Amino acid sequence: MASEGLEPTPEEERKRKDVMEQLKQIILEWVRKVAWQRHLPKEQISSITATILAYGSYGLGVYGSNSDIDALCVGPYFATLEEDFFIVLRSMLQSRPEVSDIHCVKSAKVPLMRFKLNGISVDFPYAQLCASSVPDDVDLFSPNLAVADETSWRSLSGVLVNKRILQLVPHLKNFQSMLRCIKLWARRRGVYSHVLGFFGGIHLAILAAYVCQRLPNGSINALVTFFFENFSVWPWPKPVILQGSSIPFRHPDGRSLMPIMMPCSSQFGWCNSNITKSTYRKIKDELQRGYLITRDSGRANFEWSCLFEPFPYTKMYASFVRVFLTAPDDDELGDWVGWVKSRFLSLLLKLETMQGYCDPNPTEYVDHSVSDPNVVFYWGLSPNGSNLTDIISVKEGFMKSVNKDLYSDSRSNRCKIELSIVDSSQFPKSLQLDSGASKGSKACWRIPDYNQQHRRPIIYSPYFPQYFVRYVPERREYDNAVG
Ligand SMILES: Nc1ncnc2c1ncn2[C@@H]1O[C@H](COP(=O)(O)OP(=O)(O)OP(=O)(O)O)[C@@H](O)[C@H]1O
Ligand SMILES: [Mg+2]
Ligand SMILES: [Mg+2]
Repeated sequence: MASEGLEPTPEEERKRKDVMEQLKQIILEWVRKVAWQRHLPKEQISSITATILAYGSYGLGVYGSNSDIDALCVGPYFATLEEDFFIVLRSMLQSRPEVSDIHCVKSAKVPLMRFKLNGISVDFPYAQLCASSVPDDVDLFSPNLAVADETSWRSLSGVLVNKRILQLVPHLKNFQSMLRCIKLWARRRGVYSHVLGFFGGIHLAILAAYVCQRLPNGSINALVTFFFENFSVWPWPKPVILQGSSIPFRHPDGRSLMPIMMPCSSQFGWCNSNITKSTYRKIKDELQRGYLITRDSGRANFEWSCLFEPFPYTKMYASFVRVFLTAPDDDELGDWVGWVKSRFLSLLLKLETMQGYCDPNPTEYVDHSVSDPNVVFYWGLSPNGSNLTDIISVKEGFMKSVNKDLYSDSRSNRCKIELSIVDSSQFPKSLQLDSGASKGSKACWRIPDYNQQHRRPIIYSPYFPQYFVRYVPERREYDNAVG
């Protein structure tokens, strides 16, 4: 775990604590300013507080050195989301030199601000309580908790679910270490990405907590081994439910291929998931592979490293869908990639219908032979699928869906998307190697760092790039040929 950099250094920990502390000061200043603007009595204003609560991987204590911070801002009845949070607080943040790259994501189910504070990426949603002040030790599980609206409930759910998971696991340190390992496995094997139909952090956290409950005294090795033993034969769609969860009124919707239950009140029910037929198959295959490897984990000379070997995409697939995105600067590229990714599921479903199978590699690559800031995706296609002509029609449909709701016309002029098919038989033979094998060649492809949140899988960088390096010119010609 140490050699993979899975645990943050004391310096990184301190940096994050400082960020939380600074944020706390900013929102105290903010809530008092809003109280003043609302003409609340002067003698009350100085005692009014709002608070921030960590959730996500930071709240669970499983963040890595490049992880973002997920922090919920909880404010009183007079501080609104639309005006006070997205306008007043945003402009306060904007005026501070330590804050950069602020984006407001207003239309999401959980609306939030995303920014960097001292270089660390922060996801910052808001929940409004029907209270005149919100103390740091606010009891979110209190039956008397009055929440302003449905959006605030949704925003609170991340914190509630996290707190409940932490209450339900028998041995916190083991749970954290084991979850770090499982997340590394999922990233390396290409099954960690909620938007692309794989697991998200919350799904893996609940699966890990389930295993910890079954083996309360298990070592980390035993827990990881049991994870694969258990979930490789799990009779999906039987739902995964933690012991001690409050059972929801609703059953899983029947469409969910791998239902995982939130361990909280029935209100939150089931973990959202985008798992499709293809991603279901890939996840099952990877769990099975994990089981076959780890069943020998008791042997003296057992090597854990093979569990975490990167998925060998070029060995596995005959051709790839290549999605190439460019923008004039890094900031706009971050937004552009986020926008296109929010449309990816429809592309995946179409490809799946036509090809039978598609494996959307979540890793984002950068083509350094292109001068504009860019991100490239390569999705594996099944060799038995339909021919390429059919896929070109998919391209047209996807372009329409990307351009349709584009919220700014000028953006479609500045930001570009290319979709093409790359046939792996056209890769130079010498480069058709297992992803870890060709060490030392010059890496022209690497993971982008336009947004710290996407920087996490930097661990992939030594592995994937090489066989695309010298392929660039051939691929261009090929792209032109297939349009
Ligand atoms: N599909 C989902 N359903 C329910 N809650 C979700 C979902 N996706 C995210 N969340 C909430 O948002 C939190 C933060 O999500 P995020 O994607 O940042 O994952 P994370 O657990 O922090 O892992 P990472 O280390 O990758 O950031 C989750 O812990 C969860 O509470
Ligand atoms: Mg996170
Ligand atoms: Mg986040």
